[in-house]
Amino acid sequence: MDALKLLTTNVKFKHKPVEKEVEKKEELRNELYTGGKVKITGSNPIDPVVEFPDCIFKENLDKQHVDDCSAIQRYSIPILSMKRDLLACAPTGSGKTIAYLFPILYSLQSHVEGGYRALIIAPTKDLCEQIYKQAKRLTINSSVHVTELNKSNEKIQEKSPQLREKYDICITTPMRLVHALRSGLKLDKVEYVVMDEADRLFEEGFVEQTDEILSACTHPKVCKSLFSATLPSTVEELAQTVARDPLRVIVGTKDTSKSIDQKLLFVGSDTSKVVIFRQMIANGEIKPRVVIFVQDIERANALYTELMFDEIHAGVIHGELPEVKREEVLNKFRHGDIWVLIATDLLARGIDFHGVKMVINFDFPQSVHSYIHRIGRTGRAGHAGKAITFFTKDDSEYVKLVAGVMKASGCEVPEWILSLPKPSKGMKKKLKKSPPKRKRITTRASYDRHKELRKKEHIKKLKRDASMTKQKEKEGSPKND
Ligand SMILES: Nc1ncnc2c1ncn2[C@@H]1O[C@H](COP(=O)(O)OP(=O)(O)OP(=O)(O)O)[C@@H](O)[C@H]1O
Repeated sequence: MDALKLLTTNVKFKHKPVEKEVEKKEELRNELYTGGKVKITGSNPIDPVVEFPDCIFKENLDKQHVDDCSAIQRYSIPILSMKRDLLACAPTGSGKTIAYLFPILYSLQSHVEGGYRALIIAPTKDLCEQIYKQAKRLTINSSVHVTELNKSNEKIQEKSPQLREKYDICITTPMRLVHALRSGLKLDKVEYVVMDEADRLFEEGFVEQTDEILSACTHPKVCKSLFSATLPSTVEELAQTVARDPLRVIVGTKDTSKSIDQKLLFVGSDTSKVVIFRQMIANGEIKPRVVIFVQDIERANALYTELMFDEIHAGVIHGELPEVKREEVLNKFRHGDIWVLIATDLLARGIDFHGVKMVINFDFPQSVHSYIHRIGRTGRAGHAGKAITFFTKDDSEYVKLVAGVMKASGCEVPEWILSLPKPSKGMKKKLKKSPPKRKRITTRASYDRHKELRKKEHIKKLKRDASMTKQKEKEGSPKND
């Protein structure tokens, strides 16, 4: 039987008994809407709402079949509507996008000419695009106008600054916004600033830009909010310095993923990974759609080349693909034309796909937070998901990091892994900075690879010789005047 058939029929996938599945579904639904436990701290905390308040934006949510408020939405709606600063940490897939979009729209109500009144910053273009689409769906039949500031419309808005007056909400990346600021954009009318994937925005590489943006938001009553599934204490400390008397809302237990069945799999060495993955397909253990994370672009392309001919409808996405191509791949995955999507960490944060059954960490993640965001591409909006993390001998000193998240999320972890030592702060820093060197992804023998390389070089040489001969003939031929 070929791999395609195996994936579709999924013959050996072990189903849990039906009652257990129903129970689990109910539990996940409850988790999404009640949050298990929600902790709110800060001065004069605000009571949560029980439902979305009536308005045009609620009608638009109804059309998307979003009827009940998720736990984070119950808190963020009154807090942001009352313009209190907010640090919000809630699990991946728990509806944080609507948690900030809805109260901002509810508060802005209708269009006012004069410049951006709300700013939403996210670390990647792909995520901005997704937030923009959600905002567009929410504002149907309302007069609030939303723009996604990107490479193509930035120039247009720069040439005709009056265009900016037409929009109430701007969604963009820090880099794009800083660029626009330096060419004259004013943010003095901004009443709301949302930092989505906030911990990323306060990391090296982004923090200076974030700072520049926040300094440009000079409205005396600007309300700042930070949202993420992970808020390390160092980031919280930094955030507290930019926020004004904020409320802090933590949904569930920090750094856990209750909706995801997580497993660690020892694979020996990097060279065994492809073979093991193929075995898992043959055993019916892989249920599409699947996202596979690798540590860099080269490995993403190499794995794609390996799986391309396996008839498993694989696709690849990373930062070197042009924007249009990335959009095309994401759409194909969303529409089911791609079943196995190979990705770098570019895709780890925020991207929302329906029906991703499994995440495979083909390469071990470089931090606990990267792990949480990666596996969070499955088990979203009250659905169950599965995550498998491959680890080799070289990763073993970091395995405890993932094991900790698994244990706190209620997953089974072998005793021997729990008894491993915790990596030191220095080791964690080192891993975050540079991933381990890995053996190249290929199942072809090195003899075959060398043979192919020699053949390619030979063809190149023949082509070069032919073009030189042609050139000489041209130079030698009499001029035609
Ligand atoms: N109240 C709700 N009820 C049901 N589904 C919802 C609700 N709110 C949002 N959703 C859906 O849940 C999915 C996940 O939402 P969203 O992308 O905002 O999650 P998130 O918390 O931002 O995740 P991440 O941390 O990965 O960015 C989306 O498809 C969204 O439409």
